[in-house]
Amino acid sequence: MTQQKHYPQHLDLEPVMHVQGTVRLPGSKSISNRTLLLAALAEGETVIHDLLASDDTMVMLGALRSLGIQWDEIDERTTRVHGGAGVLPVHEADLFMGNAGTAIRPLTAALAVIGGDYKLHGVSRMHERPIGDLVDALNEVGAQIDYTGQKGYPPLRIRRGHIHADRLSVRGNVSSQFLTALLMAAPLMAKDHAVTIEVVGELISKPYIEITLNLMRRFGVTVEQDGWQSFTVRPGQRYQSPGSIHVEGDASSASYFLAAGAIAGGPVRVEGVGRDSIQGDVRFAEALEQMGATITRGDNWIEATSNGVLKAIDADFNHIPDAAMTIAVAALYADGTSTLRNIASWRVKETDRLAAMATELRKLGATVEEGPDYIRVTPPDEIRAATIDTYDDHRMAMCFSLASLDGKARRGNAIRINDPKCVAKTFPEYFEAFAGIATNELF
Ligand SMILES: O=C(O)C1=C[C@@H](OP(=O)(O)O)[C@@H](O)[C@H](O)C1
Ligand SMILES: C=C(OP(=O)(O)O)C(=O)O
Repeated sequence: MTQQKHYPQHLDLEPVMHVQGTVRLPGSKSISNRTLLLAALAEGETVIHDLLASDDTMVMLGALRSLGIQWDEIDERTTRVHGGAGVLPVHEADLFMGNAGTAIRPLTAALAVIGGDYKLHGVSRMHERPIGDLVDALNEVGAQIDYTGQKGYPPLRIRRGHIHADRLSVRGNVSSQFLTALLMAAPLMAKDHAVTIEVVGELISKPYIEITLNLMRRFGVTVEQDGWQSFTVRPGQRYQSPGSIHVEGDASSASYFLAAGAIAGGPVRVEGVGRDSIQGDVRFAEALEQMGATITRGDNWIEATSNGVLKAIDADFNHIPDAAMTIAVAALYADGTSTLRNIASWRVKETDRLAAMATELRKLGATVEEGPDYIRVTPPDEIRAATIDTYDDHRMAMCFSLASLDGKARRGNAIRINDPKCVAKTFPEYFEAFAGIATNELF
């Protein structure tokens, strides 16, 4: 599926004076992994068009195969999943989850509810990413999930429990993926009674819940929603294959190209997401508009053009935590200090993104204030040559490529991106696509 790419240990990006062009986006990670799991749980065969081919989808596909779910590639852009109708043929498995939150969290809930003997583990960072709120919610209704390492974190051992759930409650302030996981597993618990999931306290990253509800609906299950507090699945609903389903382009991946267009000329157009998108991260384009860029949108594309220097921004980015990283780097090109607020979840993602972002922006000459849940960036007069560490975080590698733009870095001052292969988590071809919009040679 993903071809093994041979990346160098680092990439040197020479200053790029102008960007222009069109980028066809890879499939959305969030939609791909939800679709794969729903297709596996559904009755019937699902043909998936434009599934993302990356590390995160490989771990989901690998896990499904280990669980006895059959899938095959019809061609390079088409994958067919033979649904198990709520049954997983293999009852004992050891599953490697890499660093994919969209794989381990939904699978934990589904496996705990279906029952069996499963081990779930990942890369070392995965073992530092919290999962306790989800495990607590499931164990409270009779699941049997144990920690085999540190309490509250993977690795996990899931054994067959005795689940009886008409009400579950889950905290939503660390990750929305816990609620997503319970929602997707809820129809498996709602065989002869309704299941209500209550969110305790604040819920972050809300637009991702909308993606979950939208895809569940396409697989035949409707969820009754009472604001963001409570979600009910009525009994007797089963996942049914929609036949075929198309995966939109990834709106978070779109952010790098749109920001490039907003910083360094443009127009840069991304194809695969537009007005009709179900992904919250399309709202990244609104933040660029606030910063003064011109944005135009079609049903399935978005385009960004620069209007000179960007305006500084001060905004709440809780609804688009992933794309917000791109704003932090775009802030290098703004006319003053920008503040990104309400992004505490950055600390528990691929790395501590608040700390990593502050450290790397400072290397470029920016003045940065790192708060518990915010970051404040004052741009330098001139971007310094620097070697950027990426912390095995695809988004650190992708968003720091923008520091090579617009001649704000002196000619000859290369931006070195260490360990560029980490982009394979969601966008293995990222640097080729970035080179494709640069009007001078990149590397
Ligand atoms: O559900 C999803 O597809 C995602 C939810 C978000 O995580 P949090 O809910 O942990 O913020 C986001 O950062 C992640 O990349 C994908
Ligand atoms: C937070 C991210 O990933 P995950 O799905 O592993 O949570 C991300 O892609 O930025």
